Amino acid sequence: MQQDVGSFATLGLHPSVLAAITAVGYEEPSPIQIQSIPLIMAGHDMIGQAQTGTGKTAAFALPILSRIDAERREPQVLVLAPTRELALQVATSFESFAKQLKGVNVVAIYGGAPMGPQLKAIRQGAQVIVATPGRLVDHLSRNGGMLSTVQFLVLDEADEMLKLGFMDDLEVIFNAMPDARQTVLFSATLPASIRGIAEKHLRNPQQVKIASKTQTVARIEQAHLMVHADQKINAVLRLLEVEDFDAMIGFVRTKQATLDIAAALEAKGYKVAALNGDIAQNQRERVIDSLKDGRLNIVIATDVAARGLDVPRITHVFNIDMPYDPESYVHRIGRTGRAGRDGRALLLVTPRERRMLQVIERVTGQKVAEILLPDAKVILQARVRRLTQDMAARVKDKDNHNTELLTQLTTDLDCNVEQLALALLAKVTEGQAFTLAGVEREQPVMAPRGRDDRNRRDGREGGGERRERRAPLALSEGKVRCRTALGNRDGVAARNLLGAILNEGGLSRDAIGRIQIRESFSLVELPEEGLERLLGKLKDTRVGGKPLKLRRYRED
Ligand SMILES: Nc1ncnc2c1ncn2[C@@H]1O[C@H](COP(=O)(O)OP(=O)(O)OP(=O)(O)O)[C@@H](O)[C@H]1O
Ligand SMILES: [Mg+2]
Repeated sequence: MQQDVGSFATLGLHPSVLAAITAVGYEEPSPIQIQSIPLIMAGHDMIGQAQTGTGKTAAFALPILSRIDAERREPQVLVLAPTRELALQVATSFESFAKQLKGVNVVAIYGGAPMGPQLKAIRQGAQVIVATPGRLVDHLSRNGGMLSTVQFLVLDEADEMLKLGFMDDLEVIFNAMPDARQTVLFSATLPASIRGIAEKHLRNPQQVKIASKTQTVARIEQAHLMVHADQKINAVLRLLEVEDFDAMIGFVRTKQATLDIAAALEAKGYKVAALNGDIAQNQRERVIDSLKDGRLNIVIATDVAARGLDVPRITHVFNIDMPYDPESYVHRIGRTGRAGRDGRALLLVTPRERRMLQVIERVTGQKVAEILLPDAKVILQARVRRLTQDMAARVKDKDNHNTELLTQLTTDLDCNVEQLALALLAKVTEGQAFTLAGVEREQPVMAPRGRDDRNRRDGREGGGERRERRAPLALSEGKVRCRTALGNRDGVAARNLLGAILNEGGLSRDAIGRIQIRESFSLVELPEEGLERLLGKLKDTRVGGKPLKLRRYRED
Protein backbone atom coordinates (compact mmCIF):
# COMPACT_ATOMS: atom_id res chain seq x y z
CA MET A 1 0.00 0.00 0.00
CA GLN A 2 1.36 3.45 -0.78
CA GLN A 3 1.54 5.43 2.42
CA ASP A 4 3.30 7.86 4.71
CA VAL A 5 6.01 6.42 6.87
CA GLY A 6 4.30 4.94 9.88
CA SER A 7 4.00 1.96 12.09
CA PHE A 8 1.04 0.37 13.80
CA ALA A 9 3.04 0.19 17.03
CA THR A 10 2.98 3.97 17.50
CA LEU A 11 -0.78 4.39 17.17
CA GLY A 12 -1.71 3.42 20.72
CA LEU A 13 -3.57 0.23 19.83
CA HIS A 14 -4.21 -2.62 22.30
CA PRO A 15 -1.30 -5.14 22.30
CA SER A 16 -3.66 -8.00 21.38
CA VAL A 17 -4.95 -5.99 18.43
CA LEU A 18 -1.35 -5.32 17.37
CA ALA A 19 -0.68 -9.06 17.54
CA ALA A 20 -3.70 -9.69 15.32
CA ILE A 21 -2.47 -7.12 12.76
CA THR A 22 0.80 -9.02 12.55
CA ALA A 23 -1.09 -12.27 12.16
CA VAL A 24 -3.21 -10.82 9.34
CA GLY A 25 0.00 -9.68 7.63
CA TYR A 26 -0.37 -5.89 7.50
CA GLU A 27 3.09 -4.33 7.64
CA GLU A 28 2.34 -0.62 7.77
CA PRO A 29 -0.80 1.41 8.34
CA SER A 30 -2.36 3.08 5.31
CA PRO A 31 -2.81 6.88 5.29
CA ILE A 32 -6.46 6.73 6.39
CA GLN A 33 -5.43 4.40 9.23
CA ILE A 34 -2.55 6.66 10.32
CA GLN A 35 -4.87 9.63 10.57
CA SER A 36 -8.05 8.02 11.91
CA ILE A 37 -6.72 5.62 14.52
CA PRO A 38 -5.34 8.26 16.97
CA LEU A 39 -8.54 10.34 16.65
CA ILE A 40 -10.80 7.39 17.39
CA MET A 41 -8.52 6.23 20.21
CA ALA A 42 -8.85 9.73 21.71
CA GLY A 43 -12.63 9.49 21.65
CA HIS A 44 -13.45 11.91 18.82
CA ASP A 45 -16.39 11.64 16.48
CA MET A 46 -15.10 11.69 12.93
CA ILE A 47 -15.87 11.64 9.23
CA GLY A 48 -13.37 9.68 7.17
CA GLN A 49 -13.04 9.79 3.42
CA ALA A 50 -10.44 7.84 1.48
CA GLN A 51 -10.35 6.05 -1.86
CA THR A 52 -11.78 2.58 -2.33
CA GLY A 53 -9.63 -0.29 -1.12
CA THR A 54 -7.37 1.79 1.12
CA GLY A 55 -8.21 0.12 4.43
CA LYS A 56 -11.07 2.12 5.91
CA THR A 57 -12.42 -0.99 7.68
CA ALA A 58 -9.29 -1.43 9.77
CA ALA A 59 -9.16 2.35 10.28
CA PHE A 60 -12.26 2.10 12.48
CA ALA A 61 -12.14 -1.56 13.59
CA LEU A 62 -8.65 -1.49 15.12
CA PRO A 63 -9.10 1.50 17.48
CA ILE A 64 -12.63 0.54 18.46
CA LEU A 65 -11.62 -3.03 19.31
CA SER A 66 -8.73 -1.60 21.31
CA ARG A 67 -11.21 0.27 23.49
CA ILE A 68 -13.73 -2.49 24.15
CA ASP A 69 -14.16 -3.72 27.70
CA ALA A 70 -14.01 -7.49 27.27
CA GLU A 71 -15.30 -8.02 30.79
CA ARG A 72 -18.65 -6.46 29.95
CA ARG A 73 -20.67 -9.01 28.06
CA GLU A 74 -23.13 -6.69 26.34
CA PRO A 75 -23.27 -4.77 23.04
CA GLN A 76 -20.70 -1.96 22.99
CA VAL A 77 -20.12 -1.43 19.28
CA LEU A 78 -22.59 -1.09 16.44
CA VAL A 79 -21.42 -0.98 12.83
CA LEU A 80 -24.05 -0.31 10.17
CA ALA A 81 -23.50 -1.25 6.54
CA PRO A 82 -25.83 -0.94 3.53
CA THR A 83 -25.80 -4.55 2.27
CA ARG A 84 -25.86 -8.01 3.78
CA GLU A 85 -22.63 -9.15 2.17
CA LEU A 86 -20.85 -6.06 3.41
CA ALA A 87 -22.15 -6.54 6.95
CA LEU A 88 -20.89 -10.11 6.87
CA GLN A 89 -17.51 -9.07 5.50
CA VAL A 90 -17.02 -6.31 8.06
CA ALA A 91 -18.03 -8.72 10.84
CA THR A 92 -15.42 -11.18 9.57
CA SER A 93 -12.78 -8.43 9.59
CA PHE A 94 -13.68 -7.54 13.17
CA GLU A 95 -13.40 -11.20 14.10
CA SER A 96 -9.95 -11.53 12.62
CA PHE A 97 -8.71 -8.38 14.37
CA ALA A 98 -10.30 -9.54 17.65
CA LYS A 99 -8.87 -13.06 17.53
CA GLN A 100 -6.41 -12.46 20.34
CA LEU A 101 -8.80 -10.35 22.44
CA LYS A 102 -10.14 -12.91 24.89
CA GLY A 103 -13.85 -12.75 25.50
CA VAL A 104 -14.67 -10.37 22.62
CA ASN A 105 -17.39 -11.68 20.29
CA VAL A 106 -18.88 -10.37 17.07
CA VAL A 107 -22.31 -10.97 15.58
CA ALA A 108 -23.55 -10.12 12.08
CA ILE A 109 -27.23 -9.18 11.92
CA TYR A 110 -28.74 -9.05 8.47
CA GLY A 111 -31.85 -10.08 6.57
CA GLY A 112 -32.36 -13.36 4.76
CA ALA A 113 -30.67 -15.30 7.56
CA PRO A 114 -32.57 -16.82 10.52
CA MET A 115 -33.05 -14.50 13.50
CA GLY A 116 -32.56 -17.21 16.14
CA PRO A 117 -28.77 -17.52 16.03
CA GLN A 118 -28.46 -13.72 15.83
CA LEU A 119 -30.54 -13.34 19.00
CA LYS A 120 -28.61 -16.07 20.72
CA ALA A 121 -25.25 -14.41 19.99
CA ILE A 122 -26.51 -11.18 21.50
CA ARG A 123 -27.88 -12.96 24.56
CA GLN A 124 -24.55 -14.67 25.01
CA GLY A 125 -22.87 -11.30 25.29
CA ALA A 126 -21.45 -10.32 21.88
CA GLN A 127 -19.88 -6.89 22.22
CA VAL A 128 -19.75 -6.05 18.52
CA ILE A 129 -22.85 -5.96 16.32
CA VAL A 130 -22.40 -5.48 12.58
CA ALA A 131 -25.80 -4.97 10.99
CA THR A 132 -27.85 -3.85 8.05
CA PRO A 133 -30.41 -1.24 9.16
CA GLY A 134 -33.54 -3.14 8.12
CA ARG A 135 -32.92 -6.32 10.09
CA LEU A 136 -31.61 -4.40 13.10
CA VAL A 137 -34.89 -2.48 13.26
CA ASP A 138 -36.72 -5.84 13.24
CA HIS A 139 -34.70 -6.89 16.26
CA LEU A 140 -35.34 -3.56 17.96
CA SER A 141 -39.08 -3.96 17.56
CA ARG A 142 -38.86 -7.11 19.70
CA ASN A 143 -36.14 -5.99 22.05
CA GLY A 144 -36.11 -2.21 22.27
CA GLY A 145 -33.34 -2.08 24.84
CA MET A 146 -30.77 -4.10 22.95
CA LEU A 147 -28.67 -1.07 21.92
CA SER A 148 -28.86 0.78 25.25
CA THR A 149 -25.27 -0.13 26.14
CA VAL A 150 -23.68 0.79 22.80
CA GLN A 151 -20.85 3.33 23.06
CA PHE A 152 -19.39 3.21 19.55
CA LEU A 153 -21.33 3.65 16.36
CA VAL A 154 -19.83 3.27 12.89
CA LEU A 155 -21.69 4.15 9.70
CA ASP A 156 -19.85 2.40 6.87
CA GLU A 157 -20.97 3.72 3.46
CA ALA A 158 -23.37 6.14 5.12
CA ASP A 159 -24.20 7.86 1.83
CA GLU A 160 -25.34 4.56 0.32
CA MET A 161 -27.60 3.84 3.29
CA LEU A 162 -29.30 7.17 2.72
CA LYS A 163 -29.57 6.47 -0.99
CA LEU A 164 -31.23 3.13 -0.28
CA GLY A 165 -33.86 4.92 1.80
CA PHE A 166 -32.71 3.77 5.23
CA MET A 167 -33.06 7.25 6.77
CA ASP A 168 -36.12 6.34 8.85
CA ASP A 169 -34.53 3.11 10.05
CA LEU A 170 -31.38 5.00 10.96
CA GLU A 171 -33.39 7.44 13.07
CA VAL A 172 -35.01 4.52 14.93
CA ILE A 173 -31.59 3.03 15.55
CA PHE A 174 -30.01 6.33 16.70
CA ASN A 175 -32.88 6.84 19.12
CA ALA A 176 -32.34 3.39 20.63
CA MET A 177 -28.76 4.26 21.58
CA PRO A 178 -27.40 6.44 24.37
CA ASP A 179 -26.54 10.01 23.35
CA ALA A 180 -23.21 9.72 25.05
CA ARG A 181 -21.49 7.65 22.42
CA GLN A 182 -18.77 8.01 19.84
CA THR A 183 -19.91 8.08 16.23
CA VAL A 184 -17.75 7.73 13.13
CA LEU A 185 -18.71 7.70 9.49
CA PHE A 186 -16.65 6.35 6.58
CA SER A 187 -16.97 6.26 2.80
CA ALA A 188 -14.97 6.80 -0.37
CA THR A 189 -17.56 9.37 -1.44
CA LEU A 190 -19.31 11.89 0.79
CA PRO A 191 -21.98 13.75 -1.13
CA ALA A 192 -23.80 16.70 0.41
CA SER A 193 -26.70 14.46 1.48
CA ILE A 194 -24.55 13.18 4.32
CA ARG A 195 -24.32 16.59 5.96
CA GLY A 196 -27.75 16.33 7.62
CA ILE A 197 -26.82 13.15 9.47
CA ALA A 198 -23.42 14.49 10.42
CA GLU A 199 -24.82 17.70 11.86
CA LYS A 200 -27.58 15.98 13.77
CA HIS A 201 -25.85 12.88 15.08
CA LEU A 202 -22.12 13.59 15.32
CA ARG A 203 -20.56 15.78 18.01
CA ASN A 204 -17.89 18.14 16.80
CA PRO A 205 -16.66 15.61 14.23
CA GLN A 206 -13.06 15.67 13.04
CA GLN A 207 -12.78 15.47 9.28
CA VAL A 208 -10.18 13.20 7.74
CA LYS A 209 -9.90 13.29 3.99
CA ILE A 210 -6.99 11.59 2.33
CA ALA A 211 -6.03 13.95 -0.45
CA SER A 212 -5.81 12.54 -3.96
CA LYS A 213 -5.92 14.11 -7.39
CA THR A 214 -8.63 11.76 -8.51
CA GLN A 215 -11.58 10.16 -6.76
CA THR A 216 -10.84 6.87 -8.41
CA VAL A 217 -7.74 4.87 -7.62
CA ALA A 218 -4.96 5.78 -10.05
CA ARG A 219 -3.81 2.17 -10.36
CA ILE A 220 -7.10 1.20 -11.95
CA GLU A 221 -6.69 1.45 -15.69
CA GLN A 222 -9.96 2.70 -17.12
CA ALA A 223 -11.31 2.26 -20.63
CA HIS A 224 -14.59 2.67 -22.43
CA LEU A 225 -16.03 1.20 -25.60
CA MET A 226 -18.77 2.78 -27.68
CA VAL A 227 -21.42 0.26 -28.58
CA HIS A 228 -25.09 0.13 -29.55
CA ALA A 229 -27.36 -1.16 -26.84
CA ASP A 230 -28.43 -4.16 -28.89
CA GLN A 231 -24.81 -5.16 -29.49
CA LYS A 232 -23.76 -5.21 -25.88
CA ILE A 233 -23.71 -8.92 -25.32
CA ASN A 234 -21.52 -9.46 -28.37
CA ALA A 235 -19.20 -6.71 -27.21
CA VAL A 236 -18.98 -8.34 -23.78
CA LEU A 237 -18.16 -11.72 -25.31
CA ARG A 238 -15.47 -10.23 -27.52
CA LEU A 239 -13.84 -8.23 -24.75
CA LEU A 240 -13.83 -11.22 -22.41
CA GLU A 241 -11.86 -13.14 -25.02
CA VAL A 242 -9.04 -10.62 -25.16
CA GLU A 243 -8.92 -9.30 -21.59
CA ASP A 244 -6.54 -11.20 -19.40
CA PHE A 245 -8.54 -11.44 -16.19
CA ASP A 246 -8.31 -13.47 -13.07
CA ALA A 247 -11.70 -12.64 -11.57
CA MET A 248 -14.20 -10.12 -12.85
CA ILE A 249 -17.31 -8.43 -11.60
CA GLY A 250 -19.73 -7.12 -14.21
CA PHE A 251 -22.34 -4.54 -13.29
CA VAL A 252 -25.74 -4.15 -14.93
CA ARG A 253 -28.81 -2.14 -14.04
CA THR A 254 -31.53 -4.73 -13.63
CA LYS A 255 -31.93 -8.02 -11.83
CA GLN A 256 -33.13 -9.60 -15.06
CA ALA A 257 -29.98 -8.48 -16.86
CA THR A 258 -27.79 -10.18 -14.24
CA LEU A 259 -29.54 -13.47 -15.06
CA ASP A 260 -29.53 -12.98 -18.83
CA ILE A 261 -25.90 -12.05 -19.09
CA ALA A 262 -24.75 -14.70 -16.64
CA ALA A 263 -26.67 -17.30 -18.68
CA ALA A 264 -25.16 -16.08 -21.95
CA LEU A 265 -21.65 -16.26 -20.50
CA GLU A 266 -22.26 -19.64 -18.95
CA ALA A 267 -23.32 -20.92 -22.36
CA LYS A 268 -19.87 -19.90 -23.59
CA GLY A 269 -18.21 -21.93 -20.84
CA TYR A 270 -17.37 -19.22 -18.34
CA LYS A 271 -17.60 -19.96 -14.63
CA VAL A 272 -20.12 -17.27 -13.86
CA ALA A 273 -23.06 -16.51 -11.57
CA ALA A 274 -25.58 -13.73 -11.11
CA LEU A 275 -25.91 -11.68 -7.94
CA ASN A 276 -28.91 -9.52 -7.18
CA GLY A 277 -31.24 -8.67 -4.33
CA ASP A 278 -33.85 -11.26 -5.33
CA ILE A 279 -31.50 -14.20 -5.01
CA ALA A 280 -31.77 -16.22 -1.81
CA GLN A 281 -29.36 -15.04 0.83
CA ASN A 282 -27.48 -18.32 1.22
CA GLN A 283 -26.95 -18.40 -2.55
CA ARG A 284 -25.72 -14.77 -2.49
CA GLU A 285 -23.13 -15.72 0.11
CA ARG A 286 -22.14 -18.81 -1.86
CA VAL A 287 -21.57 -16.68 -4.95
CA ILE A 288 -19.21 -14.31 -3.13
CA ASP A 289 -17.36 -17.21 -1.49
CA SER A 290 -16.99 -18.94 -4.86
CA LEU A 291 -15.64 -15.79 -6.46
CA LYS A 292 -13.13 -15.52 -3.63
CA ASP A 293 -11.85 -19.08 -3.91
CA GLY A 294 -11.88 -19.39 -7.71
CA ARG A 295 -14.86 -21.70 -8.20
CA LEU A 296 -16.32 -18.72 -10.06
CA ASN A 297 -14.41 -16.24 -12.18
CA ILE A 298 -17.19 -13.85 -13.13
CA VAL A 299 -20.08 -12.42 -11.17
CA ILE A 300 -22.73 -10.34 -12.92
CA ALA A 301 -24.29 -8.09 -10.32
CA THR A 302 -26.52 -5.14 -9.72
CA ASP A 303 -25.27 -2.30 -7.55
CA VAL A 304 -25.95 -4.52 -4.53
CA ALA A 305 -22.29 -5.53 -4.94
CA ALA A 306 -20.92 -2.07 -5.72
CA ARG A 307 -19.98 -1.00 -2.20
CA GLY A 308 -17.24 -2.18 0.08
CA LEU A 309 -16.84 -5.75 -1.17
CA ASP A 310 -13.26 -6.88 -0.85
CA VAL A 311 -12.33 -9.78 -3.11
CA PRO A 312 -8.61 -9.37 -3.77
CA ARG A 313 -8.57 -11.57 -6.88
CA ILE A 314 -10.88 -9.27 -8.82
CA THR A 315 -8.64 -7.88 -11.57
CA HIS A 316 -11.45 -6.47 -13.73
CA VAL A 317 -14.63 -4.51 -13.23
CA PHE A 318 -16.88 -4.42 -16.26
CA ASN A 319 -19.58 -1.76 -16.35
CA ILE A 320 -21.80 -3.47 -18.87
CA ASP A 321 -24.54 -0.96 -18.11
CA MET A 322 -23.74 2.63 -17.32
CA PRO A 323 -23.91 3.37 -13.56
CA TYR A 324 -26.66 5.71 -12.40
CA ASP A 325 -24.30 8.35 -11.06
CA PRO A 326 -20.57 9.09 -10.80
CA GLU A 327 -20.42 7.92 -7.15
CA SER A 328 -21.68 4.52 -8.20
CA TYR A 329 -18.97 4.42 -10.87
CA VAL A 330 -16.28 5.19 -8.29
CA HIS A 331 -17.47 2.42 -5.95
CA ARG A 332 -18.07 -0.12 -8.69
CA ILE A 333 -14.60 0.18 -10.18
CA GLY A 334 -13.19 0.21 -6.65
CA ARG A 335 -13.94 -3.52 -6.44
CA THR A 336 -10.59 -3.93 -8.21
CA GLY A 337 -7.21 -2.29 -7.63
CA ARG A 338 -7.43 -2.76 -3.85
CA ALA A 339 -4.62 -2.53 -1.32
CA GLY A 340 -2.10 -1.30 -3.89
CA ARG A 341 -2.92 -3.89 -6.55
CA ASP A 342 -3.47 -3.04 -10.20
CA GLY A 343 -6.89 -3.29 -11.74
CA ARG A 344 -8.73 -2.65 -14.95
CA ALA A 345 -12.18 -1.11 -15.39
CA LEU A 346 -14.14 -1.39 -18.62
CA LEU A 347 -17.25 0.60 -19.46
CA LEU A 348 -19.70 0.15 -22.32
CA VAL A 349 -21.18 3.45 -23.52
CA THR A 350 -24.14 3.66 -25.88
CA PRO A 351 -24.37 6.78 -28.08
CA ARG A 352 -26.94 8.50 -25.90
CA GLU A 353 -24.81 7.89 -22.78
CA ARG A 354 -21.84 9.91 -24.00
CA ARG A 355 -22.86 12.78 -21.78
CA MET A 356 -22.83 10.57 -18.69
CA LEU A 357 -19.31 9.48 -19.58
CA GLN A 358 -18.28 13.13 -19.59
CA VAL A 359 -19.90 13.67 -16.20
CA ILE A 360 -18.04 10.68 -14.80
CA GLU A 361 -14.74 11.95 -16.18
CA ARG A 362 -15.34 15.40 -14.72
CA VAL A 363 -16.41 14.21 -11.27
CA THR A 364 -13.70 11.58 -10.89
CA GLY A 365 -11.03 13.89 -12.34
CA GLN A 366 -9.82 11.18 -14.65
CA LYS A 367 -10.10 10.46 -18.38
CA VAL A 368 -11.54 7.14 -19.40
CA ALA A 369 -9.65 6.12 -22.53
CA GLU A 370 -11.56 4.91 -25.57
CA ILE A 371 -10.83 1.44 -26.84
CA LEU A 372 -12.12 -0.21 -29.98
CA LEU A 373 -13.84 -3.50 -30.26
CA PRO A 374 -11.24 -6.21 -30.83
CA ASP A 375 -11.52 -7.30 -34.43
CA ALA A 376 -11.55 -10.86 -35.69
CA LYS A 377 -7.78 -10.92 -36.03
CA VAL A 378 -7.22 -9.96 -32.41
CA ILE A 379 -9.84 -12.46 -31.25
CA LEU A 380 -8.23 -15.20 -33.28
CA GLN A 381 -4.80 -14.37 -31.85
CA ALA A 382 -6.23 -14.51 -28.32
CA ARG A 383 -7.81 -17.90 -29.00
CA VAL A 384 -4.60 -19.30 -30.45
CA ARG A 385 -2.67 -17.90 -27.49
CA ARG A 386 -5.00 -19.59 -25.02
CA LEU A 387 -4.89 -22.87 -26.89
CA THR A 388 -1.09 -22.67 -27.02
CA GLN A 389 -0.88 -22.02 -23.28
CA ASP A 390 -3.17 -24.92 -22.60
CA MET A 391 -1.21 -27.24 -24.88
CA ALA A 392 2.20 -26.09 -23.59
CA ALA A 393 1.42 -27.63 -20.22
CA ARG A 394 0.07 -30.80 -21.79
CA VAL A 395 3.01 -31.24 -24.14
CA LYS A 396 5.32 -31.19 -21.13
CA ASP A 397 3.13 -33.36 -18.94
CA LYS A 398 4.73 -36.68 -19.96
CA ASP A 399 2.97 -38.62 -17.20
CA ASN A 400 -0.28 -38.17 -19.01
CA HIS A 401 1.02 -39.13 -22.46
CA ASN A 402 -0.47 -42.38 -23.65
CA THR A 403 1.76 -43.64 -26.46
CA GLU A 404 -0.03 -46.96 -26.53
CA LEU A 405 -3.31 -45.27 -27.31
CA LEU A 406 -1.62 -43.14 -29.96
CA THR A 407 -0.25 -46.20 -31.70
CA GLN A 408 -3.58 -47.97 -31.48
CA LEU A 409 -5.48 -45.02 -32.92
CA THR A 410 -3.09 -44.40 -35.80
CA THR A 411 -3.20 -48.10 -36.60
CA ASP A 412 -6.97 -48.46 -36.31
CA LEU A 413 -7.61 -45.29 -38.28
CA ASP A 414 -4.86 -46.04 -40.75
CA CYS A 415 -3.50 -42.50 -40.51
CA ASN A 416 -0.26 -40.82 -39.51
CA VAL A 417 0.34 -38.79 -36.36
CA GLU A 418 -0.13 -35.50 -38.16
CA GLN A 419 -3.52 -36.53 -39.49
CA LEU A 420 -4.57 -37.68 -36.05
CA ALA A 421 -3.29 -34.44 -34.48
CA LEU A 422 -5.34 -32.43 -36.96
CA ALA A 423 -8.44 -34.46 -36.17
CA LEU A 424 -7.89 -33.99 -32.45
CA LEU A 425 -7.40 -30.25 -32.97
CA ALA A 426 -10.70 -30.14 -34.81
CA LYS A 427 -12.32 -31.82 -31.84
CA VAL A 428 -10.66 -29.59 -29.26
CA THR A 429 -11.65 -26.44 -31.10
CA GLU A 430 -15.18 -27.58 -31.86
CA GLY A 431 -17.74 -24.83 -31.39
CA GLN A 432 -15.14 -22.07 -31.68
CA ALA A 433 -13.80 -20.74 -34.95
CA PHE A 434 -10.07 -20.77 -35.44
CA THR A 435 -9.92 -19.11 -38.84
CA LEU A 436 -10.26 -15.42 -39.61
CA ALA A 437 -13.35 -15.94 -41.74
CA GLY A 438 -14.87 -18.15 -39.09
CA VAL A 439 -14.39 -15.60 -36.32
CA GLU A 440 -15.79 -12.85 -38.53
CA ARG A 441 -18.93 -14.85 -39.12
CA GLU A 442 -19.28 -15.78 -35.49
CA GLN A 443 -19.79 -12.51 -33.68
CA PRO A 444 -20.74 -9.63 -35.88
CA VAL A 445 -20.77 -6.42 -33.89
CA MET A 446 -21.47 -3.06 -35.38
CA ALA A 447 -19.75 -0.04 -33.91
CA PRO A 448 -21.97 3.00 -33.49
CA ARG A 449 -21.87 5.45 -36.31
CA GLY A 450 -19.69 8.56 -36.20
CA ARG A 451 -19.79 11.40 -33.74
CA ASP A 452 -23.01 12.87 -35.13
CA ASP A 453 -24.83 10.31 -33.02
CA ARG A 454 -24.00 12.53 -30.10
CA ASN A 455 -26.58 15.15 -30.92
CA ARG A 456 -29.33 12.90 -32.10
CA ARG A 457 -32.42 13.14 -30.05
CA ASP A 458 -34.75 11.20 -32.29
CA GLY A 459 -34.07 7.45 -32.53
CA ARG A 460 -34.65 5.82 -29.17
CA GLU A 461 -32.02 3.41 -27.94
CA GLY A 462 -32.74 0.00 -29.33
CA GLY A 463 -35.72 1.32 -31.29
CA GLY A 464 -36.18 0.24 -34.86
CA GLU A 465 -35.69 3.59 -36.45
CA ARG A 466 -32.01 4.03 -36.02
CA ARG A 467 -31.17 0.56 -37.22
CA GLU A 468 -33.12 0.89 -40.42
CA ARG A 469 -30.92 3.83 -41.36
CA ARG A 470 -27.74 1.85 -41.10
CA ALA A 471 -26.24 0.73 -44.38
CA PRO A 472 -27.39 -2.86 -44.91
CA LEU A 473 -24.55 -5.31 -44.68
CA ALA A 474 -23.64 -7.12 -47.85
CA LEU A 475 -24.97 -10.65 -47.89
CA SER A 476 -22.53 -13.52 -47.93
CA GLU A 477 -22.42 -15.34 -51.22
CA GLY A 478 -25.15 -17.91 -51.84
CA LYS A 479 -27.01 -16.90 -48.69
CA VAL A 480 -30.44 -15.43 -48.05
CA ARG A 481 -31.27 -13.30 -45.07
CA CYS A 482 -33.99 -14.68 -42.79
CA ARG A 483 -35.62 -13.01 -39.88
CA THR A 484 -36.84 -14.49 -36.59
CA ALA A 485 -38.88 -12.99 -33.80
CA LEU A 486 -36.24 -13.95 -31.22
CA GLY A 487 -34.16 -10.99 -30.17
CA ASN A 488 -31.94 -9.70 -27.39
CA ARG A 489 -35.07 -9.11 -25.40
CA ASP A 490 -35.43 -12.88 -25.21
CA GLY A 491 -32.05 -13.07 -23.55
CA VAL A 492 -30.47 -16.45 -23.82
CA ALA A 493 -33.04 -17.76 -26.27
CA ALA A 494 -31.67 -15.61 -29.06
CA ARG A 495 -28.21 -16.79 -28.32
CA ASN A 496 -29.29 -20.39 -28.62
CA LEU A 497 -30.64 -19.60 -32.05
CA LEU A 498 -27.55 -20.79 -33.85
CA GLY A 499 -27.47 -24.08 -31.97
CA ALA A 500 -31.12 -24.73 -32.76
CA ILE A 501 -30.70 -24.04 -36.47
CA LEU A 502 -27.63 -26.22 -36.68
CA ASN A 503 -29.24 -29.09 -34.76
CA GLU A 504 -32.71 -29.06 -36.22
CA GLY A 505 -31.69 -28.10 -39.71
CA GLY A 506 -28.85 -30.61 -39.78
CA LEU A 507 -26.48 -27.92 -41.05
CA SER A 508 -22.80 -27.30 -40.44
CA ARG A 509 -21.65 -23.94 -39.14
CA ASP A 510 -20.18 -23.14 -42.57
CA ALA A 511 -23.60 -23.37 -44.19
CA ILE A 512 -24.78 -20.40 -42.15
CA GLY A 513 -23.56 -16.88 -42.70
CA ARG A 514 -23.78 -14.00 -40.27
CA ILE A 515 -26.19 -13.85 -37.38
CA GLN A 516 -27.23 -10.47 -36.08
CA ILE A 517 -29.14 -10.37 -32.83
CA ARG A 518 -31.08 -7.16 -32.46
CA GLU A 519 -33.30 -5.93 -29.65
CA SER A 520 -36.50 -7.65 -30.78
CA PHE A 521 -35.51 -9.82 -33.72
CA SER A 522 -32.52 -11.55 -35.28
CA LEU A 523 -31.24 -11.84 -38.82
CA VAL A 524 -29.64 -15.05 -39.96
CA GLU A 525 -28.01 -15.78 -43.28
CA LEU A 526 -29.09 -19.20 -44.51
CA PRO A 527 -28.10 -21.09 -47.68
CA GLU A 528 -30.28 -20.12 -50.64
CA GLU A 529 -30.22 -23.63 -51.97
CA GLY A 530 -32.77 -25.79 -50.22
CA LEU A 531 -34.02 -22.83 -48.21
CA GLU A 532 -37.73 -23.66 -48.42
CA ARG A 533 -37.12 -27.21 -47.23
CA LEU A 534 -35.00 -25.91 -44.38
CA LEU A 535 -37.59 -23.33 -43.32
CA GLY A 536 -40.18 -26.11 -43.33
CA LYS A 537 -37.97 -28.23 -41.12
CA LEU A 538 -37.45 -25.42 -38.64
CA LYS A 539 -41.09 -24.35 -38.58
CA ASP A 540 -42.05 -26.11 -35.35
CA THR A 541 -38.76 -25.70 -33.57
CA ARG A 542 -38.91 -23.91 -30.22
CA VAL A 543 -36.04 -22.06 -28.60
CA GLY A 544 -36.25 -21.10 -24.95
CA GLY A 545 -39.99 -21.78 -25.09
CA LYS A 546 -40.58 -19.51 -28.09
CA PRO A 547 -41.23 -20.70 -31.65
CA LEU A 548 -38.24 -20.11 -33.89
CA LYS A 549 -40.39 -19.02 -36.86
CA LEU A 550 -37.81 -18.10 -39.45
CA ARG A 551 -39.02 -16.01 -42.39
CA ARG A 552 -37.26 -14.93 -45.50
CA TYR A 553 -36.46 -11.25 -45.14
CA ARG A 554 -36.34 -8.63 -47.87
CA GLU A 555 -33.94 -5.76 -47.40
CA ASP A 556 -35.89 -2.91 -48.97
N1 LIG B 1 -2.39 -1.61 6.45
C1 LIG B 1 -2.70 -2.48 5.54
N2 LIG B 1 -1.75 -3.19 4.90
C2 LIG B 1 -2.08 -4.09 3.95
N3 LIG B 1 -3.33 -4.38 3.56
C3 LIG B 1 -4.32 -3.71 4.16
C4 LIG B 1 -4.07 -2.74 5.17
N4 LIG B 1 -5.24 -2.24 5.60
C5 LIG B 1 -6.20 -2.87 4.89
N5 LIG B 1 -5.65 -3.75 4.04
C6 LIG B 1 -6.36 -4.62 3.06
O1 LIG B 1 -6.83 -3.76 2.04
C7 LIG B 1 -8.03 -4.27 1.49
C8 LIG B 1 -9.07 -3.17 1.40
O2 LIG B 1 -9.48 -2.76 2.69
P1 LIG B 1 -10.95 -2.23 2.99
O3 LIG B 1 -11.95 -3.22 2.52
O4 LIG B 1 -10.98 -1.83 4.39
O5 LIG B 1 -11.00 -0.96 2.02
P2 LIG B 1 -12.02 0.28 2.04
O6 LIG B 1 -11.17 1.51 2.11
O7 LIG B 1 -13.05 0.07 3.06
O8 LIG B 1 -12.61 0.19 0.57
P3 LIG B 1 -14.14 0.49 0.05
O9 LIG B 1 -14.23 1.98 -0.12
O10 LIG B 1 -14.20 -0.22 -1.24
O11 LIG B 1 -15.04 -0.04 1.09
C9 LIG B 1 -8.45 -5.41 2.39
O12 LIG B 1 -8.15 -6.63 1.75
C10 LIG B 1 -7.62 -5.24 3.62
O13 LIG B 1 -7.35 -6.48 4.25
MG1 LIG C 1 -15.09 -0.27 3.07
